[in-house]
Amino acid sequence: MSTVLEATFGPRLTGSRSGPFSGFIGVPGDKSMSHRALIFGGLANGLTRIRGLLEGDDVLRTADAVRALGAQVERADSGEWTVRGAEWQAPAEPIDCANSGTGARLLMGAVAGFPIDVTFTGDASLSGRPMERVLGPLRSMGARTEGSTLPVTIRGGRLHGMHFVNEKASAQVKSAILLAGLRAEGDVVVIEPRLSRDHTENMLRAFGCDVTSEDGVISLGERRSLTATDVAIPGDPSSAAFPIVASLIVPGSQVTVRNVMVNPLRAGLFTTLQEMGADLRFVDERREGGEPVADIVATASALRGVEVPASRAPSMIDEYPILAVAAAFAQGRTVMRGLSELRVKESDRLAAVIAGLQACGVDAWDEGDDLIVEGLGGPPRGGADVQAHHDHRIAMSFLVMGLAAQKAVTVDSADMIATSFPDFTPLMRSIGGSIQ
Ligand SMILES: O=C(O)C1=C[C@@H](OP(=O)(O)O)[C@@H](O)[C@H](O)C1
Ligand SMILES: C=C(OP(=O)(O)O)C(=O)O
Repeated sequence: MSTVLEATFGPRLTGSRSGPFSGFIGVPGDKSMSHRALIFGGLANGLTRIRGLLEGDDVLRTADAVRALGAQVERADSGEWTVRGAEWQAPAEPIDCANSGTGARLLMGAVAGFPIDVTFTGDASLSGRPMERVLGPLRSMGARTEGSTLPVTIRGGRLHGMHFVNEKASAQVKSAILLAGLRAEGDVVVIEPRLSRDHTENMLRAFGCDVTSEDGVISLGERRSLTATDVAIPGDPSSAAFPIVASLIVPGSQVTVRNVMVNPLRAGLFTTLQEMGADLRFVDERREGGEPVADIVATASALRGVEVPASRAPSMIDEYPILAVAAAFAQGRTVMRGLSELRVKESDRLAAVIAGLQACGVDAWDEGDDLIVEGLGGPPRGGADVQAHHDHRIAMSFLVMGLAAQKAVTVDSADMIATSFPDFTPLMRSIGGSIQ
């Protein structure tokens, strides 16, 4: 990671017992929607205006990629981004998606329908993540591909339709197929036994594309061209999760996180926390950018262990590390089922969470794809040096652990927090958190 980011975030950060937390905060724009707004804008006819774009490293890489593919992408001093779409051209250099699985996989789908060759690269973490889940379907649609992990080259061209069953409930795979399908001939249908986040479908409709979605069957219709539109991106629930859990586990806290996207296909963590006894209130529920939005008031609560069914995993896949921290403070055992996908994120998150919890004095283990955490009914010992494996969500989760545990917790690699939540440290400090 660059020395600039290390200077800003420090490779090592320590969270120390603090609070009670209080205040009214907003979190940056949703990462999933931010990638999509840039990519769809880059494909659309006309000028797309984006408010609330997440300016995290992952999304900035997608902005660079869309620009390198021929669209005009600009940021005004007001913070508004504009994208003027274009017929995509082969970029002069490989596209470097750095740490971002979403950027890489969605862009692979989007380029596949153009008669161009595009090579994708990434950092060490992304280069170890599986790409065949996207490349296989793209080949079935007629694209040619080289490599099964990065670097990967897509040789795009004339595509045909396909029916695909999304067994892994991966929104990235679904989105890659739908994006390739925009320029394919014939039916493009994705069948989802378990629903994955639907921002692609929602936003494609906002760009004027025909997409139907019924009982887990998503189909592109006749009209597949995109027309520029204005997109307002609400706050990212995956980022809101950190101040919310911090407020629940530190006695006397109450924090309001404003303007959080609460799409039910992203809200599994909130449902689970409520089942654990969390006092979470959703205030002023409304719609923004085509998505449901609310202000969330989190008040410190005595939590109890629960069983989280595998069927809920797609709606909270990025939130298990912070849920595992909450579970450590809860009374009794929490069992989280069906987490095989956690092994192929920015790190093996199942292994990283278990090692971090154990280092903090919490009993935690895996049984097959299930994660079990033995809650202590109060603050764990902490006092550990936790390896974050350059994974932003592991780093933020264990810093929250440090804010509430008996002794401080240090994470060894906090640099990657910049990929999804560049304001994490100042925001946590603004509600009373001690992070050095
Ligand atoms: O489509 C998206 O924006 C995302 C989908 C999820 O990945 P999978 O599609 O691999 O489940 C999630 O983990 C990622 O952070 C964002
Ligand atoms: C898994 C994540 O992102 P991506 O797949 O885009 O790298 C994440 O943000 O937790």
